[in-house]
Amino acid sequence: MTDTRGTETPMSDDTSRAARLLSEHRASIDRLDAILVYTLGERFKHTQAVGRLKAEHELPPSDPAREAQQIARLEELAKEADLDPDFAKKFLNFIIAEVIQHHRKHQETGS
Ligand SMILES: O=C(O)C(=O)C[C@]1(C(=O)O)C=C[C@@H](O)C=C1
Repeated sequence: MTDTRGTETPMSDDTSRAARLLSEHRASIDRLDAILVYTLGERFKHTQAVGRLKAEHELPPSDPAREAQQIARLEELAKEADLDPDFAKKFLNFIIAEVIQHHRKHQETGS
């Protein structure tokens, strides 16, 4: 293992156990990050289709009533999943804001 100055130091059993645990957690984090990215990619495919539909039918880019339902549902899911509901709300709002920008572009370009 390397210390804070990057010097190689011999590992105690405790340190090598910690290093193994750290690398196992990081492997899980990498797998979960990949799931998040692929899941977001799938979500954006659907929202791009929704954006085209909305542009074709001259529907408004945002639907605040639908968003309120989504936020309420996600807050409940977050509680069940031991995730901070405020964080879940901020995360969904962040994604939806991006989707609304995409919808606006569909309407500007008419496609
Ligand atoms: O469901 C819609 O109408 C969408 O445009 C999708 C979506 C979303 O990303 O979930 C985005 C904008 C709306 O305000 C509500 C929801």
